[in-house]
Amino acid sequence: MTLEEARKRVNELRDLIRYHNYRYYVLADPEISDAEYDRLFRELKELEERFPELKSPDSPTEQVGARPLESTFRPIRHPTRMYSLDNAFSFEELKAFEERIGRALGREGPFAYTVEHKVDGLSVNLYYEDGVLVWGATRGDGEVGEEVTQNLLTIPTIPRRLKGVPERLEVRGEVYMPIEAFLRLNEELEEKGEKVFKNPRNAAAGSLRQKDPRITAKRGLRATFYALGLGLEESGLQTQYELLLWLKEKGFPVEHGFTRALGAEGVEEVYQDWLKKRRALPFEADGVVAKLDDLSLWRELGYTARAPRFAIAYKFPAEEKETRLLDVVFQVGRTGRVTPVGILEPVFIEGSEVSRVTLHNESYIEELDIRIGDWVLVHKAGGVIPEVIRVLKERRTGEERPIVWPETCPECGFHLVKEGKVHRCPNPLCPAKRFEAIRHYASRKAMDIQGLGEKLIEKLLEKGLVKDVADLYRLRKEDLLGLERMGEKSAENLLRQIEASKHRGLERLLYALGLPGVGEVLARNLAARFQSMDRLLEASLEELLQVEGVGELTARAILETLKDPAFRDLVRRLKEAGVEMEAKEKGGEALKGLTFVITGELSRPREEVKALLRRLGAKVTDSVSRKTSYLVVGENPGSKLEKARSLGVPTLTEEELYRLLEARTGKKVEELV
Ligand SMILES: NC(=O)c1ccc[n+]([C@@H]2O[C@H](COP(=O)([O-])OP(=O)(O)OC[C@H]3O[C@@H](n4cnc5c(N)ncnc54)[C@H](O)[C@@H]3O)[C@@H](O)[C@H]2O)c1
Ligand SMILES: [Zn+2]
Repeated sequence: MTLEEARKRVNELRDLIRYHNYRYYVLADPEISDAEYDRLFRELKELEERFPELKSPDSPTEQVGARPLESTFRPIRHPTRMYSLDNAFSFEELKAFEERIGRALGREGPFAYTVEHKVDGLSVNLYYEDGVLVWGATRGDGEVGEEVTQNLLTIPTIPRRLKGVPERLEVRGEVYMPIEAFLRLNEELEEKGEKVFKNPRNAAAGSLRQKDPRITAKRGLRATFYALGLGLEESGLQTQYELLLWLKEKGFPVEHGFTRALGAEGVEEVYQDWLKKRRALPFEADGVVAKLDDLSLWRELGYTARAPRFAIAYKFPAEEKETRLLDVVFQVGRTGRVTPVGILEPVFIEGSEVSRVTLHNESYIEELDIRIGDWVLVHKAGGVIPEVIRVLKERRTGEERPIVWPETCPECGFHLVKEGKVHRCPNPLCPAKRFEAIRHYASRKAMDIQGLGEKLIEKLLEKGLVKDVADLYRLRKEDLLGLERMGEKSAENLLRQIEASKHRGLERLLYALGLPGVGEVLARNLAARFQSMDRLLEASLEELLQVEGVGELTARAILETLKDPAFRDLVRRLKEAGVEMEAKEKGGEALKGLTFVITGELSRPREEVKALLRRLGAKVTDSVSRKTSYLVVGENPGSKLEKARSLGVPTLTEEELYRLLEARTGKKVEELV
């Protein structure tokens, strides 16, 4: 490549990257995948290395994010600069990073690191003066961000006041949307026929940058913190590991997981381990971040224009494959909503075959402009959910066919109704609704009726043996033996499973019944708040809105279902069949509003007591402050006791604590744990 050719490509790349930065950072609506973006970025970086004369301070490789748009929010200058991170995509690159450090420090590795999850959200900066939160802002271009204090304050775990911290303090972290909240939000948007978010990061960015904080509040955002700006020197902290513990102690949520590792090899081990466990995380992580543990080395190494030299983001693989959309089938869900599902020519992505992909709703199809026969680029969002990134329009032949919505329900033939962009089967007895309802009810996280698979459900419906989930409890062995391939043993097994499902508790039942918008977490919150089905059936809109995670839309939809005579009848029949309608986790929110700290040894494991207090709605923290309601004092208490005394925080012995619990819940501690 000649210099001239390189110059041309460099300019092209810079233009492209600036455009995608704008879509991503400013509009929170990217057109290409992160992996594609990373490839462009990398190509540019490599060209600039090869042709240093093309380097320029206004290249995206020398910049952080993008300068925010004027007029939406108040611009705010960060007292100290915020940075991005350099990436590594392989163990080799990780080793190269460690060698670079070694050279810069004139010292041999291996070095000690703190390794953290790289949470895929957006970074924010909180500014405190004399321990009082003054403002919070997005990173923006690292120098100037957007002030989003009111929106940040809708995240309940962000502390407003701090004790014992440097006079001027910047605390940095990530605002993110948990995967469950993300799926729920998209489901709501799908239901309304609106545009869905492509991934949790964009959903988080879109939600934090709402003009109306009340909307932000309903989106279930969370935050986790990992760095200090101003105040780092004064804090006297020596290592990143200590820093994270310090943040925790000061009351900041540190939810992203962290551990220590030695050398690139050690980091690699953590990386491989976390990669395996990635799916179990409640948030989307796009890699791990390794930071030199020793903060004094940070000062020696410093920063490039874009990123610190002492840290690296080691990204998880993000495979993308090209394949074809062979067909679109239409599925009717439990609510009667028709969802288009793309049938793909099967491809192997990150360890499993992908052959189906949701196309959400009409808005989504219009926006993607996807047609049957199209070549598409597919990946797994967060390593889990198959998703079309883009249609490869340049490969169209003219043979592609537009997707046509059916006029009638593919399951029952009823004429579909269209509400805005949503197609719905209005037939209350539509078998799809029944099939889906039973399948969901029996699924593992719901009532966990093993052996009641899809085939069997179909047969039971076909033979008219069940019409809804309550009928499951009326099945007799004779009924089952009449079905093909059902032996004595499996029939008995199934009946035993069905019997066992009666005792899963209200939490699982609420999830199993598929109340609108109610996933596992909401089901648990509802059960904790109302304790019994009877109480829930009487709930008012206001009461529902008080439940954590319930927004206006969900509350109204739940209420409508609760009042629905068909739903009430179903509940009545389940109850008659002996299905438990009480919460397993007893006590509800008996301790809501109280904050506990524990010191010394208790007769029960401390973790058990903490978990119990939390379940009852209390907060349990590690350090005593004026906000502490009670310090629980066990054997051999530590310095927290003196602190409590000096602040006038009341103390409880273990016994007194249990008496308080009994008074508030009407139950003895043995019944509660
Ligand atoms: N698809 C697109 O069009 C598009 C456009 C622009 C950027 N992007 C994506 O964004 C990336 C660049 O964005 P970026 O500059 O915001 O940086 P980044 O996401 O690559 O990494 C830096 C950021 O990681 C975050 N982070 C999460 N956990 C952290 C932890 N434990 N410690 C420290 N930091 C942590 C911080 O917010 C930090 O600013 C690209 O690599 C690409 O993946 C995509
Ligand atoms: Zn139908």
